[in-house]
Amino acid sequence: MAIIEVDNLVKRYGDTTAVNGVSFAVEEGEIFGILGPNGAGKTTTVECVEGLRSPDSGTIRVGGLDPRRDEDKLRDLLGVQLQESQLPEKLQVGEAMELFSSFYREPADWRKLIESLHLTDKVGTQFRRLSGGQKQRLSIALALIGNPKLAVLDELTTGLDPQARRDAWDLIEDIRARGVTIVLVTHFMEEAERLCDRLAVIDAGRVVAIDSPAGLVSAVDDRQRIRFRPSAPIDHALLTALPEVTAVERAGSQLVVTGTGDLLLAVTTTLARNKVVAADLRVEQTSLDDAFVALTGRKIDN
Ligand SMILES: Nc1ncnc2c1ncn2[C@@H]1O[C@H](COP(=O)(O)OP(=O)(O)OP(=O)(O)O)[C@@H](O)[C@H]1O
Repeated sequence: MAIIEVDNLVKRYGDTTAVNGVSFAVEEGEIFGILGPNGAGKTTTVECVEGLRSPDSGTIRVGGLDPRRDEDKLRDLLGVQLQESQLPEKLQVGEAMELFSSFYREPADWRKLIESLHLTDKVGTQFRRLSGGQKQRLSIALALIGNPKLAVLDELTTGLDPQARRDAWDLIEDIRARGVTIVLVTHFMEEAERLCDRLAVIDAGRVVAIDSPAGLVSAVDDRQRIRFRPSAPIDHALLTALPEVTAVERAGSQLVVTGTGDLLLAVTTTLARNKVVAADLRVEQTSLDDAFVALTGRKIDN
């Protein structure tokens, strides 16, 4: 069942059309990614879903509610991660948790939440003294304090070092395991590929594709590339004659063979028959990066 339904959403700021007819549905229990370059309209879209902005046109339903009209009820359903600048510098972790608990009718046990986010020893620490990763974990704790069914996490891992980013990914998987549906706004391919069940690729205010990461990749291109150093010269025609092979190119001492299907088996069998050994052999699959370039015509700039 869809917990979020966005239909033909349009949002303008003056002359800028930030969101230009976006539609998607998020199913209960999934991690749904919104992936796109800077300025694509991701934040504006989720701010409309959160009821923080009024759409110019289109409809949004979150758990059957209209986010602008049913703001109070929405608060019980939806956990929103705060931006860093929204917390007072001198507020302590424990104080922030108390304060945010008071906003909800049935808050979660914040001490348990803090413990599961490895922040128990920071309860008496002021916000300004936390590391980047700790600040992010606190903002997640605050998003979960109302026991939401749905959490929106916007650019959660931007600015984190690689280890802290990986920790945040584990955390997101834990949250999902508790049954919380997650909308994850990101411009990191690796993050989208690793975490999201499905994702909407947004570019210039429009959805250009919605699918699983693997589905996006295979819809764009099911080609594979094999790279290796042949132990002896091989007639390229032997390889191009194979139905699996679409191209053979030389790159220095290496051969790069492109093709589809059981490419690896076909190529290695032919090489073996001709007594050629393939050294340093690597199979390169199309990545989500490649799919993104094919969909939007450019690379995402991280
Ligand atoms: N409050 C605002 N007033 C005017 N223009 C805005 C405002 N917020 C966003 N925009 C513009 O709307 C477009 C979409 O911005 P938005 O922040 O939704 O994109 P985004 O995909 O979230 O980008 P980023 O990854 O950089 O946060 C951009 O051109 C941006 O400059």
